[in-house]
Amino acid sequence: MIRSFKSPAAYVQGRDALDQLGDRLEPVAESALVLADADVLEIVGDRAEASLRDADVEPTLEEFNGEASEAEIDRLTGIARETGADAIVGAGGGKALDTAKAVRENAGGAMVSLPTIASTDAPTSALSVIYSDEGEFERYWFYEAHPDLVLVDTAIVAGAPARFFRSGIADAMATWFEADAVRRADGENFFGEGPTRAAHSLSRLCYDLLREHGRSAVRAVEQGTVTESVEAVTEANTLLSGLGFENGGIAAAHSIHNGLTQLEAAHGATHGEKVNVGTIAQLVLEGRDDAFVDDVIEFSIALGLPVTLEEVGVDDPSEDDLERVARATVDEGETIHNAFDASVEEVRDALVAADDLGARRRADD
Ligand SMILES: NC(=O)c1ccc[n+]([C@@H]2O[C@H](COP(=O)([O-])OP(=O)(O)OC[C@H]3O[C@@H](n4cnc5c(N)ncnc54)[C@H](O)[C@@H]3O)[C@@H](O)[C@H]2O)c1
Ligand SMILES: [Zn+2]
Repeated sequence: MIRSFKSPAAYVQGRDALDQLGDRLEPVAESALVLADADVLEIVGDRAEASLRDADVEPTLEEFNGEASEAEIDRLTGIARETGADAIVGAGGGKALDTAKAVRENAGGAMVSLPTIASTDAPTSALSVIYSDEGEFERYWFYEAHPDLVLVDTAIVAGAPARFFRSGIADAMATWFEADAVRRADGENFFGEGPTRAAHSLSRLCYDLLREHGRSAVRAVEQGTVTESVEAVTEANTLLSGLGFENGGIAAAHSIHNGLTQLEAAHGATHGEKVNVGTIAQLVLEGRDDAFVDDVIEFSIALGLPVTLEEVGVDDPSEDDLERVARATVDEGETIHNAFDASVEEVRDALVAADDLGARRRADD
C-alpha cells in the first residue's frame, strides 16, 4: 500500500503572533492581500497592516463578504490580480480561510492562514468547502498545494466567543475516532492513499491533549485568558486535528454530520456541534461498551458540548427525519464507507441509541 502525508510548510502559534506576520512573509513576498470579514478586520486589520509595512511588504486590506462562494472568490481573485499581490492572507473562521485558499489557487503566490478562532480544520488543509451565495453547500475544491504558513495568535483565539473554541474541540475529538476507525478498516486518507503511522499518532496526541487540557482551556477562554492549556488545545484543534483528518482520513462522525445538515432544524448548530453527535453515534455503531461511550458523553457535557439531537436543534425528530439523516449519511460519496459497512437502518438505530444515551446522562447531570 502507498502511504502519504502532506502538510503546510510552516505552523506558528503563540500570544501576539499576529505581529510577526510581516517578518514571516518578508522573505517570500513584496506585497500581500489580507482578506477578512468586517468584524475580523476590526480585530486584525491595523496590526496586520502595521506588521507588513514594518517589514516592507506592501499591504492591501479587502473586506470579505462572509460566504465562500464562487462569485466572492472571483471578485477577490480580480483584486489579487490587480494589486499583483504575491501573498494571500486569509484571516477569520473556516469560510474566510477557504475563500483565501481558492483566491491563491487562482492568482498564485504564497498562502497564509491566519485563523482568529480555533473552530475547524480549515487553516491547515489543501481544500475549500464551496457554498452558493445563499449559503448552501455546493462542493469541495481540492488543491495540490497546502498553505505556506499557518499563523495563530492565541490571544485573539482566546478573546473570541468560547462557543467557537468548544466546537473546535468537538471536531478535533472526532479526528481521533475517525482516523482510528479508518486505520482499523484499512481505509484511505484525503489523498486517496494509505494513512501513515504519523497521522495515526498525531490524531491520538490530539485526543490526549483535549482530554488533559480541554476543561481548563474552555474555562480560560470563557474568561478571555491565555494559559498553557489554551495553547495545547488550540494546537490540538488547529494543527493536530488538521493534519489528522487529511492524513488519517475521516469516517462515520463526519458523514452523520452531513446527514444532519439535511434537517433545517440543525442549521443553527455549528460544524463541531453536529460532529459531536456524529462521534457518539459512531461509537455506538462500532459497538463500543457502555463505559466507553458514557465516558465520551460525560466529557462532552463537562465541556458544554451537545450530546443529543435536541441539543443540535432537532427536538423530537419524526421517523421520516431520522430516515433522511441516515440515508444521507450512507450516500455513495460519504466517508462512512471508508471504515464501516453500515446500512441505513444500522445508522438510524445507532443515532437513536446515541441520542438516548446522551439524554440519560444529561438527566443524571
Ligand atoms: N477546508 C476545510 O478543510 C474545512 C474543514 C472544516 C470546516 N470547513 C468550513 O469552515 C466553515 C465553518 O467555519 P467556522 O466554524 O470557523 O465559521 P465561519 O467561518 O462561518 O464564521 C466564523 C464567524 O466568526 C466570526 N469571527 C471570527 N473570528 C472571530 C473573533 N476572533 N472574534 C469574534 N468573532 C470572530 C466571523 O466574523 C464569522 O462570523 C464552513 O464553511 C465549513 O464548511 C472547512
Ligand atoms: Zn470537521
